Amino acid sequence: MTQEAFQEERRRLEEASAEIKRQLGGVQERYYGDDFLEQVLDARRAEARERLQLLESEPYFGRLDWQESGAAQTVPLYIGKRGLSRTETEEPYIIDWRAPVASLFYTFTGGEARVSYEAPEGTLTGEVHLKRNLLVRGGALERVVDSYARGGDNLGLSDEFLLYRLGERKDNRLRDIVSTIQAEQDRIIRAPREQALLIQGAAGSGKTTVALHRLAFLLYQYQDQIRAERMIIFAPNAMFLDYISGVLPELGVGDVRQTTFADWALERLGGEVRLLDEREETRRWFAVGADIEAQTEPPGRLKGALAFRDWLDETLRRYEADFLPQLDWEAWDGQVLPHATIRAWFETEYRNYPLAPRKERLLARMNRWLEMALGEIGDPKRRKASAKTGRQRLRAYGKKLPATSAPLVYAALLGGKDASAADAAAAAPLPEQLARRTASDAAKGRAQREDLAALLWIHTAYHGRDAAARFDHVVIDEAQDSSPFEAALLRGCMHEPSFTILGDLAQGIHDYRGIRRWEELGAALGEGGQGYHELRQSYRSTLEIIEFANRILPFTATGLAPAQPVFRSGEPVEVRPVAAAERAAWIAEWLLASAAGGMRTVALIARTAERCEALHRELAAAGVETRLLSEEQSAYAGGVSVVPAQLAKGLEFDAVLLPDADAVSYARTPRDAKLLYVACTRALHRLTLLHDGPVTALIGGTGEGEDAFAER
Ligand SMILES: Nc1ncnc2c1ncn2[C@@H]1O[C@H](COP(=O)(O)OP(=O)(O)OP(=O)(O)O)[C@@H](O)[C@H]1O
Repeated sequence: MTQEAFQEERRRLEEASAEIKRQLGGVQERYYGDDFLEQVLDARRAEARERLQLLESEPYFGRLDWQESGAAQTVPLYIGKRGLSRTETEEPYIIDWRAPVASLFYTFTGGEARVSYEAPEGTLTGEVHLKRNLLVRGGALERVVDSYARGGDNLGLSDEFLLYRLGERKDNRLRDIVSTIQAEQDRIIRAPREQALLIQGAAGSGKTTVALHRLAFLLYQYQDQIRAERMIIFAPNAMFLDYISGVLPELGVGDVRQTTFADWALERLGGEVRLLDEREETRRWFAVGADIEAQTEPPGRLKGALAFRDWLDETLRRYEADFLPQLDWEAWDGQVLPHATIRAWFETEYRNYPLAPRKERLLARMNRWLEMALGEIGDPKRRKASAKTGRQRLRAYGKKLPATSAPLVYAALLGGKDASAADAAAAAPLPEQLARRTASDAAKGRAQREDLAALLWIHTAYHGRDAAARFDHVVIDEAQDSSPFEAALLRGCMHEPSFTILGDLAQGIHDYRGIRRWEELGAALGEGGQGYHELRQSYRSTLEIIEFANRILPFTATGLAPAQPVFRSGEPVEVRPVAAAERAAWIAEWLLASAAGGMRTVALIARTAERCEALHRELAAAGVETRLLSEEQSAYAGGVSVVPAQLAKGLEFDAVLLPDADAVSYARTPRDAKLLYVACTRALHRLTLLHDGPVTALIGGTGEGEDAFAER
């Protein structure tokens, strides 16, 4: 980078800072009164203040010199996280990264003579003369990197800035990537809204990051059609949610709900259902040597299948058809409301209501009929006696009607005692014992996580949909853990399919309830546009770590292609035999060396929660302080963590050590391969594996490139 270019950018930055300061001065006024119009203006000023303050410390990150076809002039476009226009002329001064023209900054790779982008007025074509990355921090220019200069030597320049960003040490939060979004990521971020986008992405390919940027883009692009409050992100657990929580506010997006499917579903069920403690179950699934591969369709897969939903639909229809007792209702002797009338009210008049309000309306109507009949009795004594009997009998009639609360209906469908319900239960696509256990839990208002889709399906069918279950756009992250039934349920929460669904089958460690092929989710989303993308480039880890993890991939039996590293070379992966007795001392030293090497976030990732607890104790006894992460954790604080592989999924750390990479802890099975793959791909810069006894066969790879790691 020439000194001249740096000086030029410094001058431009001074000018930009002055402009921002000037505009900030104009929005300082605050209003605390009751006038509505003034309040609206005050809110606008607050919004502008927030935007300008952000721009003050980092006004832009890129410059693109653009000459539109037919135009005499080349215009330097400065691209930032927020847009800014000059107050007087309203001409754009800083371009929002989501604006159509900014897409050139991400898609232009240097080779093309003429390029084009889609603007609201149509396709615009032209030439790029310069593409420049600028790093401004705290208002000061730190770095200027040209990734393309027309007529210059552009070999290898495009990655320099990306590599610089990737090489930085991380703290405990996921960050935005607006300055280095890659072309394949940009295509997903800017893909049209009305479709279900399914994205299979290698570990570290930026899936979570891309999904969050896509939300910010959609809100900008379709601001008149969609609202942040009607967008939702589903992610696997509270700690992960905490980890990603900073990105959207950084991108200027508030009010998008980020939650787990379980929390959202339980809230919709309004306290009717309590979740059974899953810890025991989880421990069983992840126990060393657990033979889940043999069990082809575990309960979670059966209850998450579309076949189960279809059976529920069929059975719900029957439940509803048999809802009314086949009897006339006699309020008191001789005062009969014929069954045909009751039926007509229920099936014709109130037909447009879901079952629960329909039941309420029917009983209210019968009550009105009763009051009218009472009004016709002249003798007060007889009227009083009839009223008593009639009201009692109406209460009894109401009690005879079947339940409409989701868990009770679920229990009745799965464990029905009368003949037709028993037939239906027998036809359920669940083994009898499982159906009976589920029914008995549901009758007590208890459920497993895998029952939530069915419960919410019933709840929606019989109670209708509340406003918090209507969406303009849904993101499902780590979607390999979701079931087709869950996806179908969410599809029902919007008019047009508008999904961003991301995951990695190679990390499908919950495949006892999640999907095993993307087609399973595709089928659940039904008609309407669908797009499928694969992201293979991986940005998180060094070349050495990615190549090492790629050796595990074939053992996951997913048939996925290896991840492609960005050429960011670091230290070799270390695989080392260490006897149990020496482990704590060895790890203590490794931790010191990692801290000295500038690793800010460090994780010791063990196979199971029990192993983590034991390691945590072992290290504490040796005077080494670590933070034990468990299922209950809702915040990820950084520092040195001890974490089971299944909880580390989605997170990343500067340095990772696996204390138990032996052949027993990770056997040669797809499930163990997925766990090991998840654990290894969490590391950005340093990966170390310890084993006591023979090392796991899963890192043997395919026989090629055996020396890709250093066995010491
Ligand atoms: N274009 C990019 N520029 C800079 N950093 C990037 C880019 N894309 C991804 N990253 C970084 O790569 C890391 C991985 O991103 P992210 O966690 O979104 O990936 P993922 O595909 O969801 O990973 P996993 O499936 O392993 O959880 C993050 O540190 C992210 O900031």
